[in-house]
Amino acid sequence: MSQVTHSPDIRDDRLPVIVLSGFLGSGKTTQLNHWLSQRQDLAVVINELGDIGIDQHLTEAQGVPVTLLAGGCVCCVVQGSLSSTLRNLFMARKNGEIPPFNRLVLETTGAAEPSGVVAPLQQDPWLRKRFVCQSVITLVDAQAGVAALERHPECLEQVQGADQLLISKSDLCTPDSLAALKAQIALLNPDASVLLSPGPASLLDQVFPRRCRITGPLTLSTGVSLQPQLSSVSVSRHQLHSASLRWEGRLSWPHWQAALQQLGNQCGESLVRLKGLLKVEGLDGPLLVQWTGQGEPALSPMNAWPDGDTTTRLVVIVRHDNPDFVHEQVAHWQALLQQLG
Ligand SMILES: Nc1nc2c(ncn2[C@@H]2O[C@H](COP(=O)(O)OP(=O)(O)OP(=O)(O)O)[C@@H](O)[C@H]2O)c(=O)[nH]1
Repeated sequence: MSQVTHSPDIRDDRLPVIVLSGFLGSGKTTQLNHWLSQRQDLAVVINELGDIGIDQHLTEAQGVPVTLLAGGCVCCVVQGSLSSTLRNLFMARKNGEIPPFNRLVLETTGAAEPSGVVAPLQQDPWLRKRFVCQSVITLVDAQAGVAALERHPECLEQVQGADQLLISKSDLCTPDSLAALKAQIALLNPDASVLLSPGPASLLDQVFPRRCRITGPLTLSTGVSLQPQLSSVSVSRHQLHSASLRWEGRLSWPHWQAALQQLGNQCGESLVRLKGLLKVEGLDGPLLVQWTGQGEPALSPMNAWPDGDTTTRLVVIVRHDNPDFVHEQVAHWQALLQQLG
């Protein structure tokens, strides 16, 4: 168990930042919504890998400021944008333009390396005086299980970089595979405590001691050898690629199902995440599609288009050594949609 102290021990008036980490589709937005249903004192910054933001429409924030940072990871590509976003939020709060939040939750992309997210808070002198990273809370997908730790170096970085681990989707796995996952993450990060998601809102108040975390070579208990963390960072930066699609047409629900199946077949094993809002014949609102590369895509109708924009939009993320692969697949797929529509 980690040593835990509570917020009264903070001896300064800096705004605490809670970094909400976890691989693509691991349940970060689901966890965030759980907190938002109980807490009004938050501001939320959502970072998305794709250049079309979907998560801000799925965030059930009422009266809570939500800022989207799309188009890349705050741990590398849009690090500068995080700094300016935090400055803007700080000034808007100070000037009374937004509610006086006293916690900021930063939902990272599923590819982000936690220490790369925390770095700007520590390195930028202006931010360092006003914000402090209070905790890194990482979701671990039990359905994806130990296999995801073997396949995605980002998962390892996120587990290692956590103060608190939350296991999601335990309802979708067997007791044995849950036990194997718990044993594995305990080896990877023995200091972090582990809970099942949704984690309680009291986690937002917990302060964890800053620890120096391992960066050396790792071996999973399954026998799979892993590269040192720095190598895995560079691998991850070059092998997860996203492509976005906007499309004005409308299809029937069965046509969408067939089209999504086709996209899944095209991307094959490389598909890691797909999410979007689809325009469907006979529906007033969009059809929300969520796919984490396992099982069938989850389709759920929404009552209304969240922002009045009724264009179909979709983000596809793959792991592939060819950065053009995902763009080629999405372009090919868009041509198919034109034929169907
Ligand atoms: N059965 C089950 N489904 C879950 C659970 N947590 C999340 N999901 C589903 O998993 C899918 C992805 O969840 P999100 O909360 O969007 O995951 P995310 O980490 O925010 O996804 P990205 O932002 O794309 O990385 C959605 O369809 C959720 O409904 C869980 O504990 N159990």
